[in-house]
Amino acid sequence: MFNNRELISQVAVTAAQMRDIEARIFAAGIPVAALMEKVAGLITRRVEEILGQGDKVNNYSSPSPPLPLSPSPLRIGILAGPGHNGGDALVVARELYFRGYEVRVYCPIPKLKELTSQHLQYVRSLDIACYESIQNLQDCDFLIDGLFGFGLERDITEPIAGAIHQLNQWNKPVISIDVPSGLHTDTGEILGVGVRATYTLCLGLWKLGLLEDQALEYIGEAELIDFDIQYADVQAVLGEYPKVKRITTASALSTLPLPRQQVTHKYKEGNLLLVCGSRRYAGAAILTGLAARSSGVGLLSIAVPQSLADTMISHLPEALIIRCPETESGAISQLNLPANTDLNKFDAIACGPGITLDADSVVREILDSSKPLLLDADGLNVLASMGTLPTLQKRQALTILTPHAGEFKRLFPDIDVNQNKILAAQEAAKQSGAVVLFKGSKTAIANPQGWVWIIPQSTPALARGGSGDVLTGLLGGLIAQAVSRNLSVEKMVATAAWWHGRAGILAAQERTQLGVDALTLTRYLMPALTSVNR
Ligand SMILES: NC(=O)C1=CN([C@@H]2O[C@H](COP(=O)(O)OP(=O)(O)OC[C@H]3O[C@@H](n4cnc5c(N)ncnc54)[C@H](O)[C@@H]3O)[C@@H](O)[C@H]2O)[C@@H](O)CC1
Ligand SMILES: [K+]
Repeated sequence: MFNNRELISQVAVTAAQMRDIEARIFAAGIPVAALMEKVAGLITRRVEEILGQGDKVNNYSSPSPPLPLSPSPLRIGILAGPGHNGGDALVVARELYFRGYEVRVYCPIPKLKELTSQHLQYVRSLDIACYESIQNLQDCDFLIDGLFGFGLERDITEPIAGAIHQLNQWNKPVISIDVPSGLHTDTGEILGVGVRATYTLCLGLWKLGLLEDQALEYIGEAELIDFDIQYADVQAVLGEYPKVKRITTASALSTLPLPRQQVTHKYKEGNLLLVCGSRRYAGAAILTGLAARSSGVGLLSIAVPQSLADTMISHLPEALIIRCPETESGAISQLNLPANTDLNKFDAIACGPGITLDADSVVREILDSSKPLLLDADGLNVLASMGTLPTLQKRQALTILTPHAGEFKRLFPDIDVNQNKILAAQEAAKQSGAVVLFKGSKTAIANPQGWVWIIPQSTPALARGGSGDVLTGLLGGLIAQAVSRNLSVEKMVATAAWWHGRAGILAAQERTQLGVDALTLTRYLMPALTSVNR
């Protein structure tokens, strides 16, 4: 269904996997030096494009330092380390020099790999200035970081650590080759100190560390430089179906919008029960309902405390609003399903936004159902108080959990969430048998079989009250449709998370990051799909 280049952009690898893939390519016959020339040529081309768009970059809304608008030739500082990341950087130095830029090289380590050493020798022969002190690059307009790539093995020490500190303080635009130097390729952890890049040009295949939240403040704008690795080589190392996948626009749009048969009826298009809201959090129920509506679900029932029912009808006239008895605090005290309806009539249930902890008896009742169940917010907190693992072990049907970091810690106190989010989500899914959507800047979705989907793009605009309610409604609606059509639920969870993120990005582009309140977000769900280039 996807072409090879698209498949390449969907995978993410560790340093060891990248090494194994490269080893296959080299063993097949391409000389190491030839590949370095090719890769560095592609980097040079992209660097020139970036340098040429100073105005555009200066208008970019990220906190990255602006590109200088000084008259050409720009003065470019190249940081070259001892390995092939340094080799790439030195080839780029040479090419930029030939294109008329003023180039200076910082090469602090005397012992270089053979190929890197040869490139340094040639760069020196061209009279390009090479220095052992980073200070000599201070008045450069732009810096290219080729100190370390996926070969970084241990903490960076002096004198390079001090040089990176200096570089970060200059607050100049920096392009990192492959990964920002100092960033652990697999985990995104910083080994001692890390270059804070404006751009990261990741080479060949996405590295897992770039997809971790903790890497975000170092990588700037990250993009893939595709140098034609063959997908068969990736499969030879990662397996036929790689376990960690990035959700790209193409992969999301292969599912969305869900196609409908010409001859169908509402019962075939997903039957969702939402359980949400309380007198204190009426808005959560409205937002969840509006987002579920946007999913295109065939039938939508929403159980709310009776005092909210009329408000809900005014916002969602098409939904069946179920008036439930409520506690003194205004939480749902028990489900009051219509006659002839029980929980097992629904394709999926989504429960949690705004219910408060006082609705715990309802959460317990829903957990007993034999239908796919999504829990969010206080639904998760009730589950945590019951004991996540023993409670979920009793469920026959699929459970989907959508915690943020705080909820995750309560649900899975034995799993360390601070280091590696992808592994944490994988472990939580394995232990609990649930699909776990771990929210964050880079949301990760894991299933119990060890598959992980990562949403690579997001926006801080979504860090706002109510945005999680929107996700729950959208997810609930899509899961109900996936169940009614026998589609993969976990893939649909990942697709929903991509859709939610895309709506946030589009809304932020049109309204700034401050303009993405949760109600606005629900209104961008449809445009998020119709605006993408197919
Ligand atoms: N071989 C090729 O032609 C290709 C190479 N590529 C580049 O090669 C890079 C990987 O090259 P390498 O395997 O040489 O690794 P690196 O260039 O990342 O660095 C490894 C070198 O740094 C040293 N080192 C590791 N940690 C250190 C520390 N904390 N302090 C001081 N020295 C340290 C190692 O002993 C080794 O000499 C990629 O990131 C990429 O930039 C890619 O462009 C793909 C093609
Ligand atoms: K680098």
